[in-house]
Amino acid sequence: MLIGLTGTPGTGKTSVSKLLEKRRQWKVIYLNDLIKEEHLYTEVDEKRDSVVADMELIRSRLLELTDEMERESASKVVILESHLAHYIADIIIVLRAYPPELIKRLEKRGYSEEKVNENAEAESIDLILAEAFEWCEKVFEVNTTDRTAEETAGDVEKIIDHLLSGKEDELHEYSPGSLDWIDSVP
Ligand SMILES: Nc1ncnc2c1ncn2[C@@H]1O[C@H](COP(=O)(O)OP(=O)(O)O)[C@@H](O)[C@H]1O
Repeated sequence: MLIGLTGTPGTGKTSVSKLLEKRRQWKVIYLNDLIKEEHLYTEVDEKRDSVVADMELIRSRLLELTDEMERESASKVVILESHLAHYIADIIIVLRAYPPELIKRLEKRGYSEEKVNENAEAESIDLILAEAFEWCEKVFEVNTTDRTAEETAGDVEKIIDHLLSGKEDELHEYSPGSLDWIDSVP
């Protein structure tokens, strides 16, 4: 089962994925790293210090990779970790963080003021959640605000375990759309 873990940078996708790899030996594809390692991009955007992902190339590469990993993985769970994951996976978990808290996390990471504000603004207007609704069949939302990475990993683990055991209808607490942070960024 391929499950996407998406969210604005700084919401905790990497931290949670690493914890779940350790805790449950679930396979994780760190898509942003894969894109750079295997040149799955069309051009480099020097100004924004990023690359322009080639989604067609990524989709075909992931088909091979996820088949391989699902065969190898006893649990059959493969987590696709990236802020692009919702363009690929049909089942998506969107991590959220209250923008003022997200700003603190991104400042700690050394992001420029422009990049911090850009991401905080995207988070305040639910940008990734809206894209997830457009692209994905099943969308779950996890609020990471005022929680530890361990607690958030527990939330993600609970969602995946419920999906594996067919108890998706018991996941009301992760139904998307309850957060309204539109006024949280000046
Ligand atoms: N509830 C939480 N869930 C996940 N990360 C959290 C949480 N609270 C604080 N953090 C911190 O926020 C940062 C998230 O960074 P990272 O995992 O790289 O996010 P992303 O991969 O989404 O960019 C980490 O330093 C992590 O320790």
